[in-house]
Amino acid sequence: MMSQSAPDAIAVHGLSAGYPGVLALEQVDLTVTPGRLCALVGANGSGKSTLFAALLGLRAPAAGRVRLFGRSPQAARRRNLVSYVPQHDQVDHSFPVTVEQTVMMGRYGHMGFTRRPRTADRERVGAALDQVGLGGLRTRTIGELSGGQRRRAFLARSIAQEAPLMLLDEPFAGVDRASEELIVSVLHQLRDAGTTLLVSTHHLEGIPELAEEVVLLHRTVLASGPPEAVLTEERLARAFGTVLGLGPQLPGSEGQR
Ligand SMILES: Nc1ncnc2c1ncn2[C@@H]1O[C@H](COP(=O)(O)OP(=O)(O)OP(=O)(O)O)[C@@H](O)[C@H]1O
Repeated sequence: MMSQSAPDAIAVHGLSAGYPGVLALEQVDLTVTPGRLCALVGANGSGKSTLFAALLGLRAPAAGRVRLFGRSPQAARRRNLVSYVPQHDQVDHSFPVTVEQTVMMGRYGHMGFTRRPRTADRERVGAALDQVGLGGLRTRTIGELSGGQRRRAFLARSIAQEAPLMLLDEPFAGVDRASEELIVSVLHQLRDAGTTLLVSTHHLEGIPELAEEVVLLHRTVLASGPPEAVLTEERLARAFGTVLGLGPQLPGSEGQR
């Protein structure tokens, strides 16, 4: 925000957005500077997925403005500035597409209209699969993976896309501890290589280890900043609508819609 020459990776001002009869987001202000890993936290229905949709230009603002690297979401997507790992993948798991083919989809924006992979595309896909620990499963079909492996495959697809901003909706939902540790370490590697990441999560205990910044969402931004400043009992009580200790599971932590 300070510098004219280096725009924020994410700059959201006064954003309101929703659905007929539902104002899911109201007056949201959010900035993420390039190279940061920011966690997005909020109860079920607090507007996280709607915010991702607005950032991707898939849901038009009722009010306010969204800019990614100084550009509209549509322009940012056209220029491959942003990739997205959805909470629920839309792939038909009975369709016999392999892990490698799925990850190759992340390269489509680099290939031109023929969509014919070149050596560089194959190398990027192989490296992304190795990075998420799926190098040995590249010829399996997506339907033959476990839920946690499948989430890693979709992370690899996003890595292969090589966009400077990655949005991840609940990457830890339904994954075991080992997969979570692997995903955290991959996200740190991406951040250390200069990628900006916005990661929604219900796993509050993991946030200090995951991210240097956290945004607490409850239709609007309740607080943002370093985890230890944001994740106070009082603020969490406001965000989650209850008084809670930081137990292993929190109300609304099942990741269901
Ligand atoms: N397609 C839709 N039509 C109408 N209302 C919707 C739609 N999608 C979401 N909503 C409503 O918008 C609000 C925000 O939902 P959203 O999915 O953005 O929350 P979320 O924080 O992602 O929740 P979760 O943690 O459960 O994924 C909720 O009140 C929800 O019921």
